[in-house]
Amino acid sequence: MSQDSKVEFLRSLPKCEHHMHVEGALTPELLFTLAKNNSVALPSDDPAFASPATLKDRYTRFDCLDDFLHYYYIGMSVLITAADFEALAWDYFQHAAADGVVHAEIFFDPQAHLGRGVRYDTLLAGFQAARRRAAQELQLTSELICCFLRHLPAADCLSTFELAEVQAGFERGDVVGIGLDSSELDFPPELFEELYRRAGEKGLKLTAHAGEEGPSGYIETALDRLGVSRIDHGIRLADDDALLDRIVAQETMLSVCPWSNLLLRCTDDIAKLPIRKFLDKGVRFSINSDDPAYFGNHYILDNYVAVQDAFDLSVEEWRKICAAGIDGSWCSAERKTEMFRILDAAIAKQQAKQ
Ligand SMILES: Nc1ncnc2[nH]cnc12
Ligand SMILES: [Zn+2]
Repeated sequence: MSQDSKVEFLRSLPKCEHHMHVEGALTPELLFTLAKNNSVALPSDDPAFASPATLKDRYTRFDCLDDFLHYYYIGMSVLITAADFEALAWDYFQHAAADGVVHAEIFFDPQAHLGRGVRYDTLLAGFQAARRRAAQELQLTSELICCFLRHLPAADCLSTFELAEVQAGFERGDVVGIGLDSSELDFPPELFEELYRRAGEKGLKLTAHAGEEGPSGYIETALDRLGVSRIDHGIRLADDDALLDRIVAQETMLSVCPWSNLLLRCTDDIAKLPIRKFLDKGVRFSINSDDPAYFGNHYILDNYVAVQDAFDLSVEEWRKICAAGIDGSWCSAERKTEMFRILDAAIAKQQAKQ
């Protein structure tokens, strides 16, 4: 297959994105524009903030998750109004639609905004406007996943959960589930048991980052103590065959992010990620962009292409990956049926060419 026809085939696949932090879609250009519009001062003691170009250059040299998170939290400090959040999400949805995304479940980090005086209902209003527009103009359906920052005390996460409930009740259905992100290593899942119990009681879906930099044991405790039905990243699952068998039996889906893993030094080569092992053993996973504006502007299609370049997958294997993504999505059965129809048409078209 030529490079062009490979990209064309991968673009044609109906993709579900399950792991994309909307604040991670903030490009250096939009960051500088919003900083100016909102009179937000950027750090003057860090030469990376001299211009969008110097910032972009700094983003190529992250040495670990925490190094990235430092820039990620400074970056999002320019987001103030509902229109800012709408512009951010709309920018992502346009990229996603161009890459063949048909359904996106996007993370947002309320604690990082509330601490700066931005109200929860302000950011939600911006996201909802962008979601409506994406559904109407791009035929792209979406859900929101409210993420909690694990480097903050569990009590702060609980009070944020309660505040979100007051400002925009979960029963309204604006938010489909909760997640857990930020620094992983010193913050094991069990610290957040109470938060997950409360969210589960409200009928919210549950997921958590686990096994990105942290050990496979964090994946196990996210399952056992938090009751998650999905694992974000989860690449360290490859270190524990018994746990891997359990994940296969339970049909837990992982949301894998190849370019993120490479640029945050969780692997030194995308070809060393356990994609082949996961496929051969029957682990369900989707392929995602994580924080595309921070990771070389690699949106979801770039991640699909990187996996194809590294593992030379067959058309049938791509069908399996996309089908797992559709099955694992938190959307209606009707929407899944529509997405399977698009998938089958894309696969049949590719098979007819071969
Ligand atoms: N890859 C990642 N891991 C943990 N927290 C994050 N927040 C944004 N991206 C993240
Ligand atoms: Zn993430």
